[in-house]
Amino acid sequence: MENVLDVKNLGISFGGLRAVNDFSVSIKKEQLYGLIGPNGAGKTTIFNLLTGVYKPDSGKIILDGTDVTGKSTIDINKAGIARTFQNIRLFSQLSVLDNVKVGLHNNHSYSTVESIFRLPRFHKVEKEMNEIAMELLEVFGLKEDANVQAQNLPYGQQRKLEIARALATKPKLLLLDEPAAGMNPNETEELMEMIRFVRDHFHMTILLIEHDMKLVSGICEQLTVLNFGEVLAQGDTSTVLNDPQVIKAYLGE
Ligand SMILES: Nc1ncnc2c1ncn2[C@@H]1O[C@H](COP(=O)(O)OP(=O)(O)OP(=O)(O)O)[C@@H](O)[C@H]1O
Repeated sequence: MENVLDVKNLGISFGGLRAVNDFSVSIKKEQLYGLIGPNGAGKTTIFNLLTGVYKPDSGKIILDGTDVTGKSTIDINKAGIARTFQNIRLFSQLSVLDNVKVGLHNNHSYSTVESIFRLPRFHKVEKEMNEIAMELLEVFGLKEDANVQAQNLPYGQQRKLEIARALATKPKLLLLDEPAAGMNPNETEELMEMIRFVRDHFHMTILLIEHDMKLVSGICEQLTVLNFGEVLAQGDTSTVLNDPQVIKAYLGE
């Protein structure tokens, strides 16, 4: 099966610190892939490199056969990478529905003139966007909350909304940065089911950063362990988690 993501020898330094060095990974279509490692290992920096927030000083990022290395965040999102953040970033004052519609604007457009004069195309596109957004909210159990301000949703629901908004951009690859952060065990359990569902229902390829080992071992098929910006181990989740080097360096045993 073809790879959705091929990263080759990626690297970046901040001043004297080599935050990511010689990082390579290949992720197949519809794979659930985990990126783990101690605090400061470089995980979020890799997400920032993949999404164009940082430009790598070495290496290549190939998305579905297209080289996106060095492209802007907007172009990379358009090319098909969407993400969620470690600290939830929603438009807190906007409704749940409008948060998803912000994501949809990537694929649906009308001109400023069409919007100012409320021309027929504006109404058509708005109607389509409402329908698609409501469908996504239904999938995530958020339909009843469509008109609630995002900031008034419970924490677990806000995390779901962030994922729904990312999916609205119709990505080829979804990056989740510590999706279980701040969740209780029940919420984490529900999240695991939801991530599996997103993969199956949307045929999505997912790369996630996570510290919760129950989630990692429960849903990730492949893993990369980072340590001091470098790959310590890579492969099947069970093989990697039983690797003595990983146990020593990361799991602290
Ligand atoms: N913009 C930046 N400027 C300088 N140093 C940075 C920058 N971004 C990240 N770093 C450094 O790069 C290293 C890797 O940080 P990163 O946030 O990627 O780690 P992480 O594995 O995501 O950690 P955590 O699990 O705590 O989120 C750290 O030493 C961090 O201080």
